[in-house]
Amino acid sequence: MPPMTLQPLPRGLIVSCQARPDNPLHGPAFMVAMAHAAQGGGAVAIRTEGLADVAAIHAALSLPVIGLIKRDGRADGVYITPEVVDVTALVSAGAQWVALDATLARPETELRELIAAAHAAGVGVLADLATVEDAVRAVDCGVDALATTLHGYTPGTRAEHRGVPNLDLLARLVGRFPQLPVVAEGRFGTPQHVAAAFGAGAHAAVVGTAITNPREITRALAGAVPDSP
Ligand SMILES: CC(=O)N[C@H](C=O)[C@@H](O)[C@H](O)[C@H](O)COP(=O)(O)O
Repeated sequence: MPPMTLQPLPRGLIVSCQARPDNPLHGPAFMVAMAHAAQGGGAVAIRTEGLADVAAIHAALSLPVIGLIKRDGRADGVYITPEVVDVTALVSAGAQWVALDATLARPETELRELIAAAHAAGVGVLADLATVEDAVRAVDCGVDALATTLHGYTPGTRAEHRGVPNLDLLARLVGRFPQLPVVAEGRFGTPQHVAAAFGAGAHAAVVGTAITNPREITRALAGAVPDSP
């Protein structure tokens, strides 16, 4: 069972401030600035990746931080907060919640260990999911909130990636698990998307690329420029 001291997951817009090493905005200085901008715009929490960015944003802002660590290279394809040591390190860095891959790709015993480690450290687990079946097991294992993050990014759902939010999955999670906060995440990029998420019963919506990734925003806009005749 989660401890009584678990921080509630804030209700509202959560901004994902993440930049991989190949991104010109990689590093805590840029991510703290992004987080400040997000706070100024009304974000209720920040989702961020890596110990340096978690620690810097936690130190600079009053908003709660949902932390994760991305590490590639596992045979099962699990890359969002793969190991128990990642959970404990994120908590030490200041994360109030940890986000982790809770899809069926991850072995159940491992998922249970990660959840136990988070709860022992007093933080909640946001389960990044791709399907309702993922969620059924994740809830049975004791996660504290559900997110649609990984729909379109797993082998079983990659073919369903449409470049738009999956409101159907969101609504099905809300209907099936009324006892848990359900977070809309993944390709929510306009006010209309966010309104639709809350219309479908979301507790919170996480927006990343559309706010904090100028290279991708530029790519999309540049792609709309017609070729010269
Ligand atoms: C699939 C995956 O690895 N998602 C990551 C999860 O932390 C991030 O790269 C996304 O930016 C985040 O989920 C927000 O989504 P979007 O950037 O579409 O608003």
